[in-house]
Amino acid sequence: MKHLLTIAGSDCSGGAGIQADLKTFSALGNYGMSVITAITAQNTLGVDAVVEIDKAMVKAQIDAIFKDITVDAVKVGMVSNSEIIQQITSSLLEWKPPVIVIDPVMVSKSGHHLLQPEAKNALIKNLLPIATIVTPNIPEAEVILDRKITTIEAMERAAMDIYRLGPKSVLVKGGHLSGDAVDVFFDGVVITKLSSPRIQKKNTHGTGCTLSSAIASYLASEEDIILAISKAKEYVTKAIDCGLEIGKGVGPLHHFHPFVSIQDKNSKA
Ligand SMILES: Nc1ncnc2c1ncn2[C@@H]1O[C@H](COP(=O)(O)OP(=O)(O)OP(=O)(O)O)[C@@H](O)[C@H]1O
Ligand SMILES: Cc1ncc(CO)c(N)n1
Repeated sequence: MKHLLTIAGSDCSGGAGIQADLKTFSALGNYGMSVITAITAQNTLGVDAVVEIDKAMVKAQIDAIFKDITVDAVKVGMVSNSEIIQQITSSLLEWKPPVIVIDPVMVSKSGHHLLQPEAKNALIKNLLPIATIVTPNIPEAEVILDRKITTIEAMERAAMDIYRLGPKSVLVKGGHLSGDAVDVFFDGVVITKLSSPRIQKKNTHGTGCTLSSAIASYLASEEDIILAISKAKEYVTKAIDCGLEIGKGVGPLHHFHPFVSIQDKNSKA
């Protein structure tokens, strides 16, 4: 069992953020821990309110964990503002976890800002260079590079250009295009495309959080990064396929234990 830490925002409705991350860690057989950067009041319809946590409290949470417990991998999600970004960066540089997955969360599916627009440069300058892998979706890659991305070829160019900003590797996620769900990975040498059939289901709240947490989980024990991403994509695909009809809007994914078959889960849902 590996020890996984998520540094992210809380989603009280349980579909995204810290809650999705902890569910993913557990489903994949790991011990999950959390550092909360912001509390959001949100549900399947959208985000109603956000309160950011003071950077001193973010530091205190990180220190409390690292001075006591071994951390095998960290996933960073919603970071809200540049003070929190600077704190997370200096804390992770101090404690040096072996794996850092950065999910550069910017805007919720419903269109609410989860990163203050003026914090974009702090994210690029501070957090991207310490990432083992950074996992932008297409709108996030567009903001980072300040240009439109509408094709898989453009995703490939984006992965290469984001790599130049300092992370060890980049996964540009294709959930926002149409056709098969194709993600593009670049490790500084080779482009690898990971494709899965697009599942025509509406309950996809938390896909990005789930994928990055699953990547962190697999990277904690798997050295082959492409294998880790492939397994994580397989996990998120199954979790979308089992998405739950909870709430009045875009429902959450279902985090199943890998030893329980999807059919069993569907019959229980
Ligand atoms: N309908 C779908 N069917 C299959 N795979 C999907 C679908 N939608 C997204 N994915 C996959 O889910 C993963 C997350 O990608 P996505 O682009 O949705 O992330 P995201 O936009 O960051 O998520 P979020 O909206 O939760 O922030 C990727 O591997 C993507 O290919
Ligand atoms: C707290 C939180 N993190 C990430 C997302 C993903 O968009 C969300 N909706 N809420």
